[in-house]
Amino acid sequence: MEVRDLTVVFEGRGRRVAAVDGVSFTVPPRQSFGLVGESGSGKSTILRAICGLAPVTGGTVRIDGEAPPAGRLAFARRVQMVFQDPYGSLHPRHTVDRVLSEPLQIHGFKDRDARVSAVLSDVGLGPEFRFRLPHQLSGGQRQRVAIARALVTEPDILLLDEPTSALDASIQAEILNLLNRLRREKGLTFLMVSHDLAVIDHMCDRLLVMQNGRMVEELSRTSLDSRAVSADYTRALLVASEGFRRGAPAPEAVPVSR
Ligand SMILES: Nc1ncnc2c1ncn2[C@@H]1O[C@H](COP(=O)(O)OP(=O)(O)OP(=O)(O)O)[C@@H](O)[C@H]1O
Repeated sequence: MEVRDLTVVFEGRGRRVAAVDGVSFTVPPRQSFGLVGESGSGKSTILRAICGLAPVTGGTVRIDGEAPPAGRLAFARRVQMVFQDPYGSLHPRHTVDRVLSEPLQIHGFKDRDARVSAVLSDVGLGPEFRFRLPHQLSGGQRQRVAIARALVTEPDILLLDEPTSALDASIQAEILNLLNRLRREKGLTFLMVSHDLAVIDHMCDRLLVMQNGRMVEELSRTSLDSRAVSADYTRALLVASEGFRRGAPAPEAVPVSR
């Protein structure tokens, strides 16, 4: 996935917000790339622009060298998104079976029954979950269903928008480990948003630090672990990211520059 000079501007009611301002990065196949930064830095808007939920005001998004096609159905099968809130992202009156069968129907898959069983098993849910409604599931189980919904059409790329931040800490680790296992087993490419450097460190090979819609710096996980960062803002994020305990001693706190 290649994102070049991506700009997203929201306009309305006399306001103009440059939510994303000239952002570029490349994610090679089967790698995991993180977008990190404080609230409002434009992370979610990048994911939304890639899958057509936010307007691309400038720049390009290319997958395997091609721009997303106008019809988007084939693109939508290959690039799936998992949202932050497993409570809001599932229809309250749709069973798990319906949630997982509908994308298969839309994309013309034939052996729907077998695919629904297989994907439930992939995300660690037994057949007893198949005809439950969302309110009959825990938060972690709901997020497993949301991940199954993203996987059921066999995409190559998952766009993960804070997939564990609405969950309890113990469940967060379970879901992150599940995602890592699925990426390995299915050869998936991840683009993952988090405000938490510890999560990005656990999940991603490389990361882009964002502030106010702009790129601050791109780093490898190794540079992050050894605190080989060049921007003051990244150092401030390291200090602010509680639970980030790996690597060298925490760098000196610096104010977040704006
Ligand atoms: N549909 C929209 N209309 C107008 N402004 C928007 C819209 N979506 C996002 N914004 C603005 O764009 C900026 C970036 O928002 P975005 O949600 O991408 O940030 P974020 O880094 O993902 O934050 P968070 O971690 O809180 O989700 C914010 O100033 C936000 O208010």
